[in-house]
Amino acid sequence: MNRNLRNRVMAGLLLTAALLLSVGIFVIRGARQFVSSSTWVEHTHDVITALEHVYATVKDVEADQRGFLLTGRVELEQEYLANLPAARTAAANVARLVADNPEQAARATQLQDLVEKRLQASLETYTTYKTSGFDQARSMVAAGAGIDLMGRIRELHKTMAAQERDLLSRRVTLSETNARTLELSTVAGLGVGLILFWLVARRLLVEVRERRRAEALTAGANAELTKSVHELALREDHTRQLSRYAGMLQSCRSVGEAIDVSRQAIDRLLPDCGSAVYLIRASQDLAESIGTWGRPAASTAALFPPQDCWALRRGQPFESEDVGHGVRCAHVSAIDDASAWSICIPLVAHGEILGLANFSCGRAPAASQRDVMVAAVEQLSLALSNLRLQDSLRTQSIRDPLTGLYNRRYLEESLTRELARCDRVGKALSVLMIDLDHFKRFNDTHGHDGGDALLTHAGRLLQAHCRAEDIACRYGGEEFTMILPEVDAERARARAEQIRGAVETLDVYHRREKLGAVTASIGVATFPESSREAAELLRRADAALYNAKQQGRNRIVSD
Ligand SMILES: Nc1nc2c(ncn2[C@@H]2O[C@H](COP(=O)(O)OP(=O)(O)OP(=O)(O)O)[C@@H](O)[C@H]2O)c(=O)[nH]1
Repeated sequence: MNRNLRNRVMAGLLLTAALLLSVGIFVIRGARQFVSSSTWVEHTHDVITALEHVYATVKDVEADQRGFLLTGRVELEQEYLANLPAARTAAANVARLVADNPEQAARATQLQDLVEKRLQASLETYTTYKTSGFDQARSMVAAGAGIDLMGRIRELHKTMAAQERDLLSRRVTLSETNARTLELSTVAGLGVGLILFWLVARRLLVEVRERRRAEALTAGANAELTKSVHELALREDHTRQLSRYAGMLQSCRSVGEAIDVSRQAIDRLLPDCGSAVYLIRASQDLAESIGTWGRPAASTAALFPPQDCWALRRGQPFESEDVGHGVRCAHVSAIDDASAWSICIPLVAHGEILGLANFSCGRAPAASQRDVMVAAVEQLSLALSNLRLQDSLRTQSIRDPLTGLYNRRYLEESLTRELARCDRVGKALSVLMIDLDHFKRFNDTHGHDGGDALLTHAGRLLQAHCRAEDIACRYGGEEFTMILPEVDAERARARAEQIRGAVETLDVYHRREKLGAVTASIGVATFPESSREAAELLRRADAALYNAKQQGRNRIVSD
């Protein structure tokens, strides 16, 4: 709760408390006033009753006396004598009750006086009756002194009673007014108090609601933050793994190695997805799978024309939200009609599309995982491109560009290696030194290009006559060498004969003009008979070739 609001709530509570306190005090005071006014009303009633009692008692005294005088009954006499002090007491009681009211007090004194006089007059009559008899007593009554006194008592009684009734009326009104005021102020005070309390409570409820909302927002923000931190940690881990992957890829020496490294790295980075990597063949007609791993949620063909893939067609990633029902590449299909997410990402390096990578998962992965896919494919593209470049450079360094055969440097490296291997396994190795006969004439007749065309055809012919383990090389100019591992002298001569015969049948055209008949002379040397040394073996084969030339060409001479 902020400070301002806390102050306002405190002020509201204090005000409510003060108001309720005031209402309480007011109610107590009002109640006291009400009790007081009620007491006064009661008092007035008492006064009126006492006045009535005085008048009634005096009347009783008068009646009893008259009854006694007329009948002489003893019980009336006793009643009369008993009522005399009662009348005095009643008059004294009135005087006591109205002592607080000077006006009425004066009247009460007067009333007491009159009562006393009336009682004295009555007693005189009684005494006369007792001493002088009825007639004397009757004469005294007839004189009218008692009647006169009684009239004055009645008048005074009336005045006092009227005064008391007036007081009673005013006191009742005051009491009612007090009661109403008390009621109204209690209701108003409680009402205002309740309103104030409601306002404060409402403000507090709003504050509690706002606090709860703020807490919920804070909790949400915390959850977001935790998620972000988690994602950040995940991304960091991905970056670290990708960096390690990139480093490993750079050290790969073959596509196979690169695929093995990718299998390990991508399996760890994308444990819930399946992956497949394709390379487009040199002929550009087919994309061929070179590695699959993980747990694919969709199947993808091992071999397919590049146009079957949207990513290859468009040169950018293509995503299929639902392989079973949405738009998808033709080479991707659902497994058992299960829904699956799939993406094809082209392997692009230096502006060239090398192939593609396909990833499939049960459901669309998080953005961070897609980033991993794209980054991994980028690294793999670069690695494959570098390997291809290395391969091309290596090929250039060991191949003769005109004939496509291995060059002399590669020949010398290979011969040494193959000789050692054949020596190890106790096998023979033969070398054929092949030279086209009168090659100069082709150059002279058809130009250097014509000579080149013939060299190219000769190269293809030799390549066609190679087994997997044979190595065909251009030794220099129009001279070729074939290394035949595990081939003895006799079989080498037979192979040489095949080649010589094939050269004879060569039909080479240059600029639509047929080149003349082509023949070749071949010298054969065999390990270990001719030599155990590579250089010596070559020299012996070359010497045999020289002999073949000397003997008339288009023939074979073995060392
Ligand atoms: N077109 C072309 N000619 C080449 C190439 N290298 C060497 N030559 C030529 O090949 C010819 C070799 O001629 P020679 O050594 O006299 O041998 P030849 O004419 O084949 O005669 P013999 O070997 O004795 O049968 C030369 O004229 C070279 O200029 C090449 O790469 N292309």
